[in-house]
Amino acid sequence: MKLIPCQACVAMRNNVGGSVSRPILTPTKRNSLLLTATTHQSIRHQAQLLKAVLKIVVLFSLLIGSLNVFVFAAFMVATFNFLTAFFASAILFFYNRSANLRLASWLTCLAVIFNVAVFIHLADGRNYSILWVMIIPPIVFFLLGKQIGAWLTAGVFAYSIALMAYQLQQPRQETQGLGALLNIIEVCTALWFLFRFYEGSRQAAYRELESLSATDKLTGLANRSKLDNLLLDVHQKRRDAEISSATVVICDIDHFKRINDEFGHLEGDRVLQALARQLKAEVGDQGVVGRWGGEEFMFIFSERDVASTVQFCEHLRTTIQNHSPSSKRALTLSFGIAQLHPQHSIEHALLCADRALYRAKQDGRNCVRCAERDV
Ligand SMILES: Nc1nc2c(ncn2[C@@H]2O[C@H](COP(=O)(O)OP(=O)(O)OP(=O)(O)O)[C@@H](O)[C@H]2O)c(=O)[nH]1
Repeated sequence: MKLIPCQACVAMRNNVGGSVSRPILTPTKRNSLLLTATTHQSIRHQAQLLKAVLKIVVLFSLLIGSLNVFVFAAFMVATFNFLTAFFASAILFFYNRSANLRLASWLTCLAVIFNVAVFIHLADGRNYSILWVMIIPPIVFFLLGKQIGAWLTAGVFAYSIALMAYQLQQPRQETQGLGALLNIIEVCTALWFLFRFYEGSRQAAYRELESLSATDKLTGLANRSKLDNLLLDVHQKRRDAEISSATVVICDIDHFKRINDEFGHLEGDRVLQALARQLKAEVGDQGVVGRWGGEEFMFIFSERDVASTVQFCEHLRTTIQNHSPSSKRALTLSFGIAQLHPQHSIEHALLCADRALYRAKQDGRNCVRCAERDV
């Protein structure tokens, strides 16, 4: 922490997002990290979908092919089904070898579209075969996205409507029977599998992103945006009198710059990670600890008054002093504590905690100070 005169400190603390320390990750850098993570995540999600679609195609083609051989003696359609299973397996193999997601997705969509188009053509309007076009939209939208999905789906639907219109000119075919029943069951089951898998993986991807956006990448602790939300929550609870006390602590490593200067930035990072583990273990489920920025950490406690927060910080201070997270240099911490008052804003509590921390630094560091109004 830089020893900044209080006026400057006030100016910098005008909003909740302000910080006295120079943050190592600028907002742009943090956003780009999140963006990279999002991109990796979305590629993984897409790859899982591709594999699931291909496995469903293989499974269904084999099943339907067997039915066509043993129940309907429709050998031509069955051969076509087995060829489809073979192509889908080949695409899966190709994707596992090349990891070319785009090409594998296109091949899969084209194979499915071709397969459905030929099948409804061969079935000649019988047995509700037209229902099979229903599996095209989920597959092409999932694998190729909104725009291409919309065009391909429109094309397939146009083809089906034209085929139906043509078939209406012909004498009507019998559509009731075991074949019709099986077609309905198979299409519904395929759609059930596709949507169920899609929704499951979408929710998992969403949860992963949510936790990613709330976690500090270096230390794995709650990040600043998560801390901001927690502060809002606790403050609201205090205002609604759901809890009787709440405190916030800003804790800063003393002379951290020296570790970076003497042992390098990587060692500095390792120390931050080791300290984060210690802080998390110490706070347990008594409160929340997060990385406020740079070498500053924040604790938020509900149902804990100033006196017991001081006690906790004193314990933490001596623990870190005696068991330094750095093997290369003894480390000490300075603490600033403030209450979260229902009548005052969160910004005010942060300003008070920051001023208390400033006094701790001025008083020689390695000590705990409370906001003056809370003493
Ligand atoms: N390695 C590493 N260093 C960081 C990170 N974030 C902030 N720092 C460093 O933390 C140091 C903070 O320095 P100062 O604000 O001068 O504070 P200090 O040296 O800890 O001294 P006092 O707070 O006054 O006791 C700077 O050298 C930053 O580069 C990080 O994520 N990794």
